[in-house]
Amino acid sequence: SHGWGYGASNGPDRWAEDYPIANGPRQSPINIVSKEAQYDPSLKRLKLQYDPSNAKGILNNGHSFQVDFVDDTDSSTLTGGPISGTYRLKQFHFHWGASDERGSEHTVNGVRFPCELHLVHWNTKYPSFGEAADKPDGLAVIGIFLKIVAANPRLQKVLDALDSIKTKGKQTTFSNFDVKTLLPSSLDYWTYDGSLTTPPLLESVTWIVLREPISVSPAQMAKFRSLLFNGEGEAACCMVDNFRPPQLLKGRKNCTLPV
Ligand SMILES: NS(=O)(=O)c1ccc(S(=O)(=O)NCc2cccs2)s1
Ligand SMILES: [Zn+2]
Repeated sequence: SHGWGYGASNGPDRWAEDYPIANGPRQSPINIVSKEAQYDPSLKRLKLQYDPSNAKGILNNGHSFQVDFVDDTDSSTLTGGPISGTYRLKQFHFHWGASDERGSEHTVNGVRFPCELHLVHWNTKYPSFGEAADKPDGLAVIGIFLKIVAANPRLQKVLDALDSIKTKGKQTTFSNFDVKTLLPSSLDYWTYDGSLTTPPLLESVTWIVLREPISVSPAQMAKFRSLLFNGEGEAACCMVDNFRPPQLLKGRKNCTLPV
């Protein structure tokens, strides 16, 4: 297993060997200290519009699973909030723990959640996702915490698809999914300039972390943990603890609350 991962030999503490930016000035995730978050009246409210027909497929990429979207038009977009211009939804994915007391990447006042959802968008001022991915204003990721409360019926369609993508590289079609149904009732957020939380760790992400979690049940968390990091026919390795721990702020403004 020469590639990066989350194990003892290839995990977050060793990523800097191949990706020196891991020790850069705007790395993610971070711990959000709510009382230190500054109030920024210039921030607007988030405007999210998602077209269910843009959902394309679901893939086990060996680090997480992602739901990919058709992004050749402005039909699933993020505008407003801390960003200017229009960002298109490219994919969403999750990070989770081996048990309920860990799994999220961002933490709030040191509190870890069992899971965190990332909605990945790219700035349409660039011609493509690939062109946007390494620009300082190239990407915007919405982070949503999952909290163990009750079963979340909105997650079920995603979780039911996991049986067909158990191992690395497996993918299947995934159509007609309304991302809006995964959003909490409040779109209040914290925001800061950061990076991808996995290699290549590019410092191109405007992070928008929602304050209100969505719910998940222990049984639903077990579904996430039924995935495998390995490919078919390889030694089974449960896909769990696929999260990077919080990184140093390095002088960044702590998150700024919305209007
Ligand atoms: N956890 S996170 O939301 O910060 C993401 C990590 C990786 C993401 S990606 O799907 O955009 N691929 C990243 C790229 C690969 C090659 C060029 S960029 S998003
Ligand atoms: Zn992520």
